[in-house]
Amino acid sequence: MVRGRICSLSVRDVRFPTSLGGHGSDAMHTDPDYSAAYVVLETDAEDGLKGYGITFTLGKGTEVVVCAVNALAHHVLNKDLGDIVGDFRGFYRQLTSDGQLRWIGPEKGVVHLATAAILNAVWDLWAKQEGKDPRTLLSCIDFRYITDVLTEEEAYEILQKGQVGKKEREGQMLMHGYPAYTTSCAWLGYSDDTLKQLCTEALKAGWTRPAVGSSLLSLSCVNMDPWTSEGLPLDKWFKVKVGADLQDDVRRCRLIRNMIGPEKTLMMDANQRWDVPEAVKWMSQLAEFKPLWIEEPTSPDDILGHAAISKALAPLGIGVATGEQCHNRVIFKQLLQAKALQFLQIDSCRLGSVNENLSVLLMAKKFEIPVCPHAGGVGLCELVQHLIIFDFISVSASLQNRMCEYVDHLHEHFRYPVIIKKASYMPPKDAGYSTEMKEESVKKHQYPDGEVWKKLLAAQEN
Ligand SMILES: C[C@H](O)[C@@H](O)CC(=O)C(=O)O
Ligand SMILES: [Mg+2]
Repeated sequence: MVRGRICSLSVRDVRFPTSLGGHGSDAMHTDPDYSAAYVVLETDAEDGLKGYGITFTLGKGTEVVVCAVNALAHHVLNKDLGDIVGDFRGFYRQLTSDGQLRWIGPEKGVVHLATAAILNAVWDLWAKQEGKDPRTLLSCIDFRYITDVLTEEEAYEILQKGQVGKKEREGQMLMHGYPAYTTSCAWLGYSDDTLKQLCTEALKAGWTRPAVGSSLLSLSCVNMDPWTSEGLPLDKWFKVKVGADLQDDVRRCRLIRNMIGPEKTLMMDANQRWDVPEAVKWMSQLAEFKPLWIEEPTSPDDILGHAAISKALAPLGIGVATGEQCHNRVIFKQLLQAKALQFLQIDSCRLGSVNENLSVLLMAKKFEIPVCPHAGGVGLCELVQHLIIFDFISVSASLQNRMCEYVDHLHEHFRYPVIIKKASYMPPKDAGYSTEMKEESVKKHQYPDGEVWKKLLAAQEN
């Protein structure tokens, strides 16, 4: 039973000074402070349950997202949760189609990040109250703009097919978890020594995954089982940041490749640094290190550019991955239609929450493109684990060429942090969307008045 009327929405600007250690840095975002606009919804129900939602930001500008959340708040306040989720598609559309606010979107940029934060909080609250069946899930999706590739009936058929073997897959997840890869060793701002040290530690800690070969062609015909009969993963997967300086990239990729060995899987991430011809040329020079994919080689808006890069790099066995800055389901639709990506990276805080991510998971299934979510940021691992485990159990029913990103930062600030075992995400056991932060962490890191920022800002002034 869904209960309660939303009687309060608060939003706070929470920032972690990760730039001080170079954590999270890449060729375009050289000094990110992993941050979040953090929304808390309260209801008048006696259960006292609250909904927590975040959207991820890099520091400056979080105050703008906070403003956008406040601008959208009137759509949520004084609404019955039952009315919201009873017509979730309509409610999603109400937020994304606000007659005035949509002018500063629509369904993209700050206003869409704010939508994600609010809706993530709604999902957290709803998930704590009750379970969902396929028809209910579909009723949350706004199919507007995507019915040319996926209708509600087709989506229903996918979910119905996903019922077959669901129990076994649930068991598999509970036993082994969902395969993960790590980006934490090789942020661009790390020195070679740090990179070596973190890579050594990660190898020791068992960041292991099955060998899948180094070429896309071989990938597409290998039906791999990611674990040995003892339930141990087999291969090692690492992602390295590239794109700022070719000679640096060659040196760093050589270093990592030598450490992980020739058979293991390496991914590269350029974070939109290049023009299309530059991407092809640069990656041709890094091809000797056998990357499985190049991530965000160019502007996230350039669908045909991604298609051209995909075509040019296919003979080198390098795929294209993208999605972490993909505005919405429409761009994903076109990336899929244009064969512009071989690995699709959903992001739980950039798209319009679970509602829009569901539509993208279903489109990816239709196009048979593996989903490998983005999770480099604060709280993204906590959220996206729910989406990708759902994808495996109910949509894709496959682990082939799939893994979910993991970064080893800031989990200690969450009340229900992810649990990683043997390089796999173990299914979350607590009800909700794992979005609640520890109140003491929020207070300390609130910008600019939290203890951490007071000290840092005072030091900057001196
Ligand atoms: C700025 C972020 O850390 C970004 O580099 C994350 C990313 O691209 C990834 O995790 O992938
Ligand atoms: Mg990336």
